[in-house]
Amino acid sequence: MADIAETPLAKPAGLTTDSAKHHAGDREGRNVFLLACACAALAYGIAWIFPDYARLAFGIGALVSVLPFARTALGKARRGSPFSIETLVTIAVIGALPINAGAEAVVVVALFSLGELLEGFAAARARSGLTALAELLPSTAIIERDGARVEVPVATLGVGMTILVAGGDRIPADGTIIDGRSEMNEAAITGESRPVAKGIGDPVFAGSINGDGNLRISVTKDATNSIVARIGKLVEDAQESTSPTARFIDNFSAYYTPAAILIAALVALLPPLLAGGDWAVWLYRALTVLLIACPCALVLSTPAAIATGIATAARNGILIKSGAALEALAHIRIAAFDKTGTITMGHPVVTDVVGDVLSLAAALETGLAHPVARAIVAEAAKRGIDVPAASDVSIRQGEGVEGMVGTLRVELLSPRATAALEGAKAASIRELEKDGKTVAVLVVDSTIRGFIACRDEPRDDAGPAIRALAALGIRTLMLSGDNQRTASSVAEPLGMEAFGELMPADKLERINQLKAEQPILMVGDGVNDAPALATATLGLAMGGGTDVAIETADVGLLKDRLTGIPDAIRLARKARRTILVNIVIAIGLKLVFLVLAVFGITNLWTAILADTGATILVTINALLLFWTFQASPTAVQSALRRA
Ligand SMILES: Nc1ncnc2c1ncn2[C@@H]1O[C@H](COP(=O)(O)OP(=O)(O)OP(=O)(O)O)[C@@H](O)[C@H]1O
Ligand SMILES: [Zn+2]
Repeated sequence: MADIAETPLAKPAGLTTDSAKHHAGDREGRNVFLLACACAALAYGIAWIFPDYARLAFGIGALVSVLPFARTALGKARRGSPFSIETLVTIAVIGALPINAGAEAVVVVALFSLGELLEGFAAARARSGLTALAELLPSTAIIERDGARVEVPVATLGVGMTILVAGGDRIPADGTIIDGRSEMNEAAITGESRPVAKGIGDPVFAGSINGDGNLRISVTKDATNSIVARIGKLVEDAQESTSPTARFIDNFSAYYTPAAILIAALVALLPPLLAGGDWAVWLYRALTVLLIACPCALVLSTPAAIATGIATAARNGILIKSGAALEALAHIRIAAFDKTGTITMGHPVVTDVVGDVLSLAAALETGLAHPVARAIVAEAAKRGIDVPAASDVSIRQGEGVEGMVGTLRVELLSPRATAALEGAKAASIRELEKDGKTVAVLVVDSTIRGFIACRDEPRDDAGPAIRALAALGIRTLMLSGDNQRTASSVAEPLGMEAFGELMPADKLERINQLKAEQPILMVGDGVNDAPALATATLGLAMGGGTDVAIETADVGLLKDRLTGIPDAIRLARKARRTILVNIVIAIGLKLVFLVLAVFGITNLWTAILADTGATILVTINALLLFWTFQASPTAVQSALRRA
């Protein structure tokens, strides 16, 4: 760990401090445990050799070993939580002395500190899904200075510096390749281990593994802003965020613990006062009740599952931004998708040109970002057509473009927006649209000159993803600005409903309508559909490790693969089941032992074992999520499986 201390910025800052914190906690927990064991051993030894001093030895042993917990209890009480488990243990140990239960008290403290130690270890495990990610980052980079190669700490790298990465090494910083080509394993960021080919001009990300090529890279982000560092920070914040269930349980514990103390007091007082019970017997039972009453398993039940769920998701390339988003994801009943770039590739290709329209159309579309515009400009270039310059070009939102080419007034519009479109032309356009093509009609000085059709193919993974969502009982639908016929012919073969001809405001209205019925997830590329993502119950941005997937939306997919959506929902549902099971374990075990304690069947040892046991059980149950979750196979994997 020494190298972290020397170059604190070399690794994602949050992760470093977090693991450092846990290590300090581990060490302290271990010391407290060793002290408790030593006290117990000494007390039992003295009691065995000098039976007359047994009571004194156990009493002193118990008091000394409980001291660290008493101190913690005091600290917590000062910070406003007087009913901590440490308080309960301290009261129980002190209370045990007058009733001659010191021998048990020393063992209780030893068991309790062992439990704390194990629990700290398990909790760290649950959170550390991503520390592995931090360890992937090299702490130094090679730069060229005055013609010589110099090794410098990654923290000192700045934007614009040039670094050299040899074949097989890890990339130390986000940047752009300026020389060389190679294959990149980006599993650290996207969870996808299939290598990606990269050449000059392509972006590379810190933490990925360089293939065979030697690369010269221009740094584009300093260490703290690299994608991997920001993912680490987001995941950590998400793990610490509360969810509705966690909040409910916190509120519940605020009443539960004082109530438990009250019950313990009644157990100690009422039977002796009202029924002439033995004071020592009932005080002992009350102390047992007190230990059993500790709510720590319950308090941990939800956060442990959420932290594990979020870490598991991150390992599979799914970035879930908060505990609340994880819980909401489990309740989603409808998934709505944007069409272009989400269900389709986002790169339409011209398929039909009717009439001499390409050069005028390309004139209007030159420089526009709309996928249809790019398709038309690319087609004109491919055919070597001269494209004249256009002036006064303006976009007609959701309809097309218009402008002047020379002295001609030219419009390029969707059929729906085109006036006086009828007869044979209208019929052949309808046919093209039924093939899933988008048609743009060229109008010159109010006369229809002809039209261009282009087609945007569905992504390979759209079919598997939609089928997987249907299998989860989720209604899928596509929202599109395109013609209804075009939208339907893309969506229906995939098994989705299609809503076409939606202007941006219509999309929001439709989402609001659907949201009123059932929780809805909106899936988009995050670029021009941010309002839709924000309007839905939950927004999910595709984006494959880009800033967009990381910054926008409640959930981001780092792997640009639609099957990540059913994976995310499956994981969220599993996490919710884990939470429920944890709550049942935590409350169930306590109830059983509470009854046993009142009837005097358990003792202080089993009480503390039950408490620590429940805490460890909940944590292990949460970790099962991490160990057992399987993301859906990649296209390559399923092809291999079929073969
Ligand atoms: N630059 C353009 N050139 C030609 N047609 C266009 C242009 N811009 C918009 N259109 C037409 O208007 C329709 C709606 O456009 P809009 O941008 O609102 O939706 P979209 O983003 O293409 O569709 P989706 O919602 O499916 O992604 C398009 O389907 C197309 O027919
Ligand atoms: Zn406890």
